[in-house]
Amino acid sequence: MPVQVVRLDADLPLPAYAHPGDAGADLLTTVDVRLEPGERALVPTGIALALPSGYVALVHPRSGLAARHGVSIVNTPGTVDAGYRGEVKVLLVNLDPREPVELRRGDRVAQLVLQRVERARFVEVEALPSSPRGDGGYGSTGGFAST
Ligand SMILES: O=c1ccn([C@H]2C[C@H](O)[C@@H](COP(=O)(O)OP(=O)(O)OP(=O)(O)O)O2)c(=O)[nH]1
Ligand SMILES: [Mg+2]
Repeated sequence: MPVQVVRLDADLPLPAYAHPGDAGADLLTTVDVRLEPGERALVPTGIALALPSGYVALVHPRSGLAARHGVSIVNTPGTVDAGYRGEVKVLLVNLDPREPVELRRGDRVAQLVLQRVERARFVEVEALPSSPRGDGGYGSTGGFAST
């Protein structure tokens, strides 16, 4: 599916899928970032999109950064609305309790997953139809073996 993209930073490449079949296209940071343990930063990616109506782009963390450095995204997954025309940004956080992390301009810091979305027409009712789960949640089916 074609998606119109403007490069706000002409020296950096467009988002790209690393392999055929990948769901996520990698997003780059346009700036150097140093995150102390527990610190967060809103990082620019140098792109703006015009998603087709009926789609959303979700900003997901990269598992490699998470596993190696404890870097995740505060609002994961970030929601890029179809009507948003501003720069896509990533709210990175360093969850490592001890080590700072340094990311360089051009590093792949997140991945963008496009999905089709439905919009609800919310219909108010007095009572909901029953279901096998009912209002059970938050561990109602049990937890780990020890709990
Ligand atoms: O990780 C993200 C999340 C959001 N956005 C942009 C696109 C999105 O369409 C807009 C608003 O995001 P969201 O709705 O999550 O934020 P909000 O706090 O509800 O702000 P608003 O009142 O502008 O909707 O910010 C990003 O670039 N990256
Ligand atoms: Mg919003």
